[in-house]
Amino acid sequence: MILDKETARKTAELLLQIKAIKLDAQQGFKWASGWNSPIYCDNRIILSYPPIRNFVREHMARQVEQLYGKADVIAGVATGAIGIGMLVAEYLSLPFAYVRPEAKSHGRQNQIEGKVEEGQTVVVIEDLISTGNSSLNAVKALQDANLQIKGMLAIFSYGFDTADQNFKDANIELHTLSNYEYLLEVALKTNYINQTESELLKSWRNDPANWKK
Ligand SMILES: O=P(O)(O)OC[C@H]1O[C@H](OP(=O)(O)OP(=O)(O)O)[C@H](O)[C@@H]1O
Ligand SMILES: O=C(O)c1cc(=O)[nH]c(=O)[nH]1
Repeated sequence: MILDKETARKTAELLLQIKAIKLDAQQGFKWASGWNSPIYCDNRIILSYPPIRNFVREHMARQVEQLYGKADVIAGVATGAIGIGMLVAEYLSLPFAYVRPEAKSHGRQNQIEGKVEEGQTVVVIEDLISTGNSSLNAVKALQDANLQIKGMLAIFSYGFDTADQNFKDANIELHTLSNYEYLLEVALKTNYINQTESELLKSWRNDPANWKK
């Protein structure tokens, strides 16, 4: 869900400005889910641009406060949301932890890194939602550690029905700064994409699991 339309438009504009949005309709990109896609949103690039990362940090932190008040801990989903999650935690003067996709096989064999205690409330920060599986895998690890999830905030979501259903089934509230609709709207308006590309990106989204299969 989008909390603020202006932030959604501005975030899309900034992602396009730093060329975090990559298009390749020929070869495509392989996603974490195994799906192929003509588009890739590389939010990791945000960290390399101080003004953009400040915008994202401030708007995410403000939305966390607006939605959930003060949580005990901010947790980032590794690796994409370690940096941005830490910036949000710093802005809010809150403890930070991050969650690996799986427990380490050596060392302390942790999946959750950082200090957390049973019963603490957590807001989870994610960089990007496609199917939602990575995010919800992190949520499960936190819940297994007896932490209470207040909700999740991500920078961007493609807004797939699959993801909506996955979050609903897990009973986890999801908000994002921006999403695919705003991205396409701004990309077309600023000539980042042309009408043909816009049509392709719209039709791809109707059946993303089967593109170039
Ligand atoms: O919603 P999903 O279908 O799970 O896909 C989204 C996930 O994919 C990316 O992570 P990736 O696995 O590429 O690893 P990284 O964060 O370490 O770059 C991204 O950071 C999300 O965590
Ligand atoms: O699903 C993914 O793996 C994925 C998609 C995308 O656009 N960006 C990203 O970082 N991961």
